[in-house]
Amino acid sequence: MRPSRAYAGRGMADSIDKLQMSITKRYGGKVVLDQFPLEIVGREFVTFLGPSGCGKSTALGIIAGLVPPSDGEIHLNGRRIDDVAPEKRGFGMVFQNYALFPHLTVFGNVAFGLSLQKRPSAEIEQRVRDMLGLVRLAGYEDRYPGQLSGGQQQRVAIARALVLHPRLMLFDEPLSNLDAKLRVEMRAEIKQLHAQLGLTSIYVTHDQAEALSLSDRIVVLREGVLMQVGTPQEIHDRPKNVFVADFMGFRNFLDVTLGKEAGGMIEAGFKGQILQARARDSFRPGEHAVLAIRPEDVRLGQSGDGANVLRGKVELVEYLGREQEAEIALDGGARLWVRSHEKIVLGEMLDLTLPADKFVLLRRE
Ligand SMILES: Nc1ncnc2c1ncn2[C@@H]1O[C@H](COP(=O)(O)OP(=O)(O)OP(=O)(O)O)[C@@H](O)[C@H]1O
Repeated sequence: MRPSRAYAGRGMADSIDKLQMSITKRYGGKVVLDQFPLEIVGREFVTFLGPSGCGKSTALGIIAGLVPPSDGEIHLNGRRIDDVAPEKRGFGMVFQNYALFPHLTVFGNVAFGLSLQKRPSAEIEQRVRDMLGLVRLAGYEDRYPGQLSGGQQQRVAIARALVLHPRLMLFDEPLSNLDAKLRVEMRAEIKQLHAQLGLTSIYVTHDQAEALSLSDRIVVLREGVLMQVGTPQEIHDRPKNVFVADFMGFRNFLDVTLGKEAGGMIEAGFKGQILQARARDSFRPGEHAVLAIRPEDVRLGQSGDGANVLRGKVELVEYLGREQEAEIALDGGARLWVRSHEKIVLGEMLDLTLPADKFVLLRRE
């Protein structure tokens, strides 16, 4: 891909080769990041994903140099940087609340860092205008932040960071204050800028759809502990534990006792029935485990050879537009969520098929 004009003369962004770290953060006696390990290579888009309070903003703040780590080190291209001042790290940062200077125009906000660097005014003029063109704000130079929508303010904040050719871009929930439609549009713009400018980006979010759509790799955190690192597809299809599965939209968790294994399949006893699931290494017969399955993977009716069929009564129907999601009270007492394009009627009895290859076999926690 050709470098954008906004980066003309410098080629692509001064991207990093590798960022490595292992950091611990304590507030008082409380550990909020526990030896959080991470390795990022140049041009990667990595997302920190997790619920509120899991430590993702703290991790980003430590990388930025805004929060001192309690223990551990950060290395950039083999050089230690956790003792380097934030402004000397050459990172760009975009925050949830935009953090623009209200008394400066759009031009003034984007030009601010270049002015501090005492770049020649003709260069500043050119770089700011090119960058505003890139974030689709050409013509807004003389407006003040208070005269812009939230989405436009966030574009200014992104331009302000990018104009300095950051080695690493850090995004802290940048779309959280925007409405749903704008979030989807802006996440596409961020992804495009990342690719177009050859950036290396770390992005913090609690929104799994955002993480899936943006990332090369997703880092899932829970209470300061790393739960799983993987590509969006790995995290979505093969969560490693109940926490990640739950966070990624698996809504059904069946407590089972594993039985015998044959031909790559393992038997799973559930409420007096035997289900079949794809076997996984390190699970043994007799072990208590969890079978997770997404509502959209549960099928209405009996299909195939009649295996893995559960029966129950529709207790609740949620209308989702094209589909419905229904909660089914199973004969054995458990509950199951199913999502379907077909009409589901409250109170009716249904057979549900749980395809063996859609189960994810997990340890009970
Ligand atoms: N300055 C501070 N002093 C004490 N505790 C703090 C401080 N900053 C953060 N914490 C605690 O550290 C933990 C992690 O906070 P952090 O803001 O990193 O989480 P987060 O995952 O980014 O959450 P959110 O999405 O709500 O911002 C939380 O329990 C929080 O209360």
